[in-house]
Amino acid sequence: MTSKRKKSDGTAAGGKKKEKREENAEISGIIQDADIKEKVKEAWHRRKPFSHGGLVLDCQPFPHCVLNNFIQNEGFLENLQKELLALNFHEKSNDLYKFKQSDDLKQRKGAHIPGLRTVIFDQFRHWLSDVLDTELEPVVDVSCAKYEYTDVLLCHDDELEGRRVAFIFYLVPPWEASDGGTLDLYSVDGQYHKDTLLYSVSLVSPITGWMAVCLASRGRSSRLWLFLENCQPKDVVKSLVPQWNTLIFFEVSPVSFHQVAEVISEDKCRLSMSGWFHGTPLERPPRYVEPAIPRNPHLPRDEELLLEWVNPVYLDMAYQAQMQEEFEESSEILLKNFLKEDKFKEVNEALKKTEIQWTRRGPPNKRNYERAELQALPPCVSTCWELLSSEAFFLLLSNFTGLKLHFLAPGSDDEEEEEEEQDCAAGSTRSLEAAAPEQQCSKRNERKSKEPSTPVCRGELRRWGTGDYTLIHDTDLDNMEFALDLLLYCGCENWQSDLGGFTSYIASGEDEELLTVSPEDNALGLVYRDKETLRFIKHVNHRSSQSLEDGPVRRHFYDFSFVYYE
Ligand SMILES: O=C(O)CCC(=O)C(=O)O
Ligand SMILES: [Fe+2]
Repeated sequence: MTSKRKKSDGTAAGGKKKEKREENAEISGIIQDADIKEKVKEAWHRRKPFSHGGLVLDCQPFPHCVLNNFIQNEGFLENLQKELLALNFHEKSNDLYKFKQSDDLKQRKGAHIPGLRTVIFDQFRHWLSDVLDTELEPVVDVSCAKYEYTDVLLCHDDELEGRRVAFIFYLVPPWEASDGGTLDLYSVDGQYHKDTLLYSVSLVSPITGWMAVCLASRGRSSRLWLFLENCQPKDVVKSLVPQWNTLIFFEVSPVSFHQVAEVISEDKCRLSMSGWFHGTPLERPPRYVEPAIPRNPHLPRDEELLLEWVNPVYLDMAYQAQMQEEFEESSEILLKNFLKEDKFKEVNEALKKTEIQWTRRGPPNKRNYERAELQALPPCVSTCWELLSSEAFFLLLSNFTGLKLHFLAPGSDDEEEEEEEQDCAAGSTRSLEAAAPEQQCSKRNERKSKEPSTPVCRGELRRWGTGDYTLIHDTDLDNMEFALDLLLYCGCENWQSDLGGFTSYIASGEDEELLTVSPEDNALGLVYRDKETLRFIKHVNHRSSQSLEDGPVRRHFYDFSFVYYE
């Protein structure tokens, strides 16, 4: 400590100028106790619970440990908190999260940040390395996060390049579960069991169940994996309330699914320093790929249905030609007041009826929303569904977009191809594409060379309320091809984008937003996308269920979400 003290002229004892005097943090006595370390180690390897003083180890749903009073000197912590709050924070927002993150803390100077870094990545890392009986590299991987009202980090497993153990150190005011912001741990489908050598998921589902046995050698130990299910997250089975001066750590593994629940408190700030210890990662089973969603050709319904349901403005041929031109330019169009007013009202009312059976769709690392069971829809909702699936509608969409969604639609004759080639030469765009124009043209050529196929669609009627979302994931084959997305919204009175629920289109591998479609009553959105363009629906936050004068309300909006393929 003395060697780090500055002289009164602001020069460090060694004569080197320092910005600020570095202070040492003293780690909890429990971590310094060799006897307890042995007990924790034994419990960890046997996957048994253990607790002593402020240390609680639990292995359900996956191994994690809570260490209260991690730092002994209180004065240090208050100053650390001040130092952290004075950092530059950046608003981070994408499909998975919304929170504020500091600049990188790896090299950060200051009086207290380096002190905590040293404790975590030196003293504590050695302790942890002994407990887990594995080498943890001295790589420093840490940042500071601030979660405030409506901030959230949705379900994920933390698996990334060499991460072995995740840790979070909390500097929060007195916190209750009702403030939100809990660290929630998920169970997985099937039971996960591991002793020193074995991963075993022991439930077999007759449909999705499968088995793989993998013998892998890793250093001294060999591991046997036996997994009979898909290792997908299921339910939150444990919620840890953040507490001042508490460090939580858990093993990063194929089943370490967790989330930071949305912060509900309007005035508290959930401040934390978090990061990872790196080491040889645990082997992971092949990623689970969901079965493809069935697609269907159009239903044999003629234009009677269009005349009955669609705002006549959109049936005017001259107007359709104009729309098509616009669509070919931008690959997207929003058609307001799409349904006839009386039809829209009827559907809007019917959707709020309880007779519709809504089923929640997961898994939570991919999506969380409700979908209507089609068997018991009110008649007008059912007819609206038929409209969007009808032959006449496929042809209408062809007219709106220039896509060949019906055999009567132009698109594959020589003239069209010639035109397309000219377009390619001129570099014009026809789909909402993330790729460069040259690549877009080669993709189009790729499509043209395919056999003519029957246009198909798939659809869902969805209900969106507080806590709902979809996430982008790398096994989402259904969203990685040329397709026309349709969204028709209901029940969105006064819905604003700060509630979430909007559809965001992004270029694969980037956070940059290409387009946002916001819920708006009776608006029909059409977007043509390519395989590099991904979409998600932003987490619907707690603002959507704020109390009104006459009591709390849980608001919902609805959408018919269809995807059409040429
Ligand atoms: O802050 C927490 O409790 C967890 C943070 C987390 O999961 C992460 O940053 O990956
Ligand atoms: Fe995480």
